Amino acid sequence: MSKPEGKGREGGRGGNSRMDCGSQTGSIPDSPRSSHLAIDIGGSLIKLVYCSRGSGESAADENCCSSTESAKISNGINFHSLRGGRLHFQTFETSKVADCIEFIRSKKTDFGGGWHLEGSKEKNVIKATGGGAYKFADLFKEQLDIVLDKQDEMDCLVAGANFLLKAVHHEAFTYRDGVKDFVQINDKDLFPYLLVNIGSGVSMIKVDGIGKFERVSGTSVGGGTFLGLGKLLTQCKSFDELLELSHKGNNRVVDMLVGDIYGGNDYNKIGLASTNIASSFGKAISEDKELHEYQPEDISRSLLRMISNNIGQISYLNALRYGLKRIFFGGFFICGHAYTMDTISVAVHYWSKGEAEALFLRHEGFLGALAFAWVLWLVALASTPNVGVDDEFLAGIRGFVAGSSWVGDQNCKVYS
Ligand SMILES: Nc1ncnc2c1ncn2[C@@H]1O[C@H](COP(=O)(O)OP(=O)(O)OP(=O)(O)O)[C@@H](O)[C@H]1O
Ligand SMILES: CC(C)(CO)[C@@H](O)C(=O)NCCC(=O)O
Repeated sequence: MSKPEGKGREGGRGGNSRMDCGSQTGSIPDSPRSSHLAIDIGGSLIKLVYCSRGSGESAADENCCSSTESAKISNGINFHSLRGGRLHFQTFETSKVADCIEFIRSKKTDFGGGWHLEGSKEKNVIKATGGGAYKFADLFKEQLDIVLDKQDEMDCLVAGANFLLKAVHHEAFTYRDGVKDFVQINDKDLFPYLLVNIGSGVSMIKVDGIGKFERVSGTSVGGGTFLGLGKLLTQCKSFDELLELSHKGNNRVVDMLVGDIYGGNDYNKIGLASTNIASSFGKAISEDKELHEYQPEDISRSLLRMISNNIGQISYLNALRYGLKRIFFGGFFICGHAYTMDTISVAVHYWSKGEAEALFLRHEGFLGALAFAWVLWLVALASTPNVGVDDEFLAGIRGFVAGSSWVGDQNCKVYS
């Protein structure tokens, strides 16, 4: 496996800081006028991506994107110059679908009209992906009179990843020891790659080209496991609380190390240092300590490490199995969290003996919803002709545009 090319370094945030995900979860902000909306309803989170008619340049007063994140997006694909159009990101917990419905209702009211699928007579249709597009179809119809136009989840994940990797400057980065290194992928040399989406569960997808992919593996031990098991074991109430707790923890209090088994020694013959984890949570089998003496912060840290490490290992094995030189990690489980990314990176590095590197995506959690943003990128292309693109990709975008949904005054619309 080769090292990624064209790196640019950004001062990383050390320790356990959580980088800006560029979104808000839960709270319902004031809504700018929305003109294009797409939704990804997963097992844990609902992701909304929408385009609005921004009036000013600053996004700080807008919902969803922080000013920094919005500026970064605009650096990449000039969304701010899209004839006043602006791309927004918003998340809700899936268990609070009612909040999401309220948010969409507020936008619908803004327009006093509704949504319609371009090229069809059908009214009030929005593109939707994820399992919730099926689960909540009736609810959306009853509450909002909206028909969810269901799109396959894997199709959308891949389309979103391709869109980001082809169109957005500095989308992918490596992360080691608190340092984030941006990797500019050569547009002509993107495929094939392994896409690992860490949501509630984990999907591993071999991507061979635009619209060409195969889901080669997956694991049910993912973000939902971290949150669910974490809640059970620590009494934490939320993902943020659990992550915060993990910052203070020490996994070695809970994990059984090689040194614990080998009397403090390395097991050199098979390349294991005394500090390597021999068995995650293995210390808890000992009767030297009462179970209630194990601290929630150590449990949270150990759980996060176990799950991240396991995903990194399985991902690398799949990359090896299919001879893929790049592994991109997405999904909201990562959430720009330093320890999570470090653990995944170390796992990929360790199991590949330094041959492979984990790559992360800046818009990690929005791959599915961003599949629908291709059309916005088409607009960007009009104003930024130097963005790398090939004919096949453009053809894909045009195909997508033909079936895109729009709302409002068509501010973002660029085709007739
Ligand atoms: N605020 C949050 N609330 C709940 N989970 C969060 C939050 N932030 C990050 N997460 C993590 O992100 C995971 C969900 O990620 P994501 O939204 O990518 O998946 P999903 O689409 O809900 O799941 P799936 O694709 O498996 O249906 C959660 O399981 C949790 O580990
Ligand atoms: C079921 C999905 C695809 C829903 O997003 C996801 O949660 C997942 O990939 N779970 C892992 C399932 C498995 O491959 O064992």
